[in-house]
Amino acid sequence: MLEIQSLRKTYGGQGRVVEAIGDITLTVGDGQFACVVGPSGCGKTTLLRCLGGLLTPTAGEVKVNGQAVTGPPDGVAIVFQEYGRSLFPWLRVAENIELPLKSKGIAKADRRTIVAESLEAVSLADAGKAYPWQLSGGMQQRVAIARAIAFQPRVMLMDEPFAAVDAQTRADLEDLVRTVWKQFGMTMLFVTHDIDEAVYLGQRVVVLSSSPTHVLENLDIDLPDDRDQLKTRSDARFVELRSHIYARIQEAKGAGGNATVATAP
Ligand SMILES: Nc1ncnc2c1ncn2[C@@H]1O[C@H](COP(=O)(O)OP(=O)(O)OP(=O)(O)O)[C@@H](O)[C@H]1O
Repeated sequence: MLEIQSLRKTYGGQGRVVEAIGDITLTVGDGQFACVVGPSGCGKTTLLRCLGGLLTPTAGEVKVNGQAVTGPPDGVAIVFQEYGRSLFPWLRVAENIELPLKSKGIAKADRRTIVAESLEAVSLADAGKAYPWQLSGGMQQRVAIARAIAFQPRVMLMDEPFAAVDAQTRADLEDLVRTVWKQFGMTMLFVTHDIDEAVYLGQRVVVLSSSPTHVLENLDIDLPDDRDQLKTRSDARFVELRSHIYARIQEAKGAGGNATVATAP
């Protein structure tokens, strides 16, 4: 479960103060799949980094599974957009996945089993011995997802994870994420700039305003649970939801100010 209460985040330094998040209050229930969209620069990544304990809020509180976040919380895995930088190129795929398990103190035999199961879950059972750079971009992102699954997180945070892959691979990875979410029952927060992707994936879509950022809308995605790239995307309700969100974001952009709230002389 994710609980965000009156979160504010301001970046400062070098004469420029940026109010990245004005005031966000939001809850994502246990096992829910929520997507976050909003105008560029509205603070989506900042929000996710505050949840992941990688940034300290300026004000407000963030809780993961009932615990206030003061550093990287237990049971949380993060998948970033830059798969190329998140995998260690000198380690084989299986070793990349195994590394965080070692630091968790899991015994060698168990580590082997978990690595094999996670690779299986992302349809890369044969790739364990390869180096990341021998794989395509989409495969590398699947390895990053396998590493996150292996950690057996209760919460998965994903920051535009498919922004750098081609459209066909992206569709496959979207379906993979829905499959692993269902299989492992984790709470999912997925940040994307792609409205269609958000509606396709989520049970809810949280629309953020432009700066000073707050929640503009927390929309229930009342589409059938079984999503299908062709059927779901051509469903009249899908089209209605995406148009609605698009209009809200356009509105937000129109009303939006500048994120910079103060500039020192
Ligand atoms: N380390 C930083 N120092 C100063 N300002 C920052 C820093 N990181 C982000 N910002 C600013 O905070 C605001 C929000 O940035 P953030 O990356 O969270 O937005 P975003 O919604 O994820 O953007 P995008 O959709 O373009 O990926 C932007 O104005 C950005 O320039």
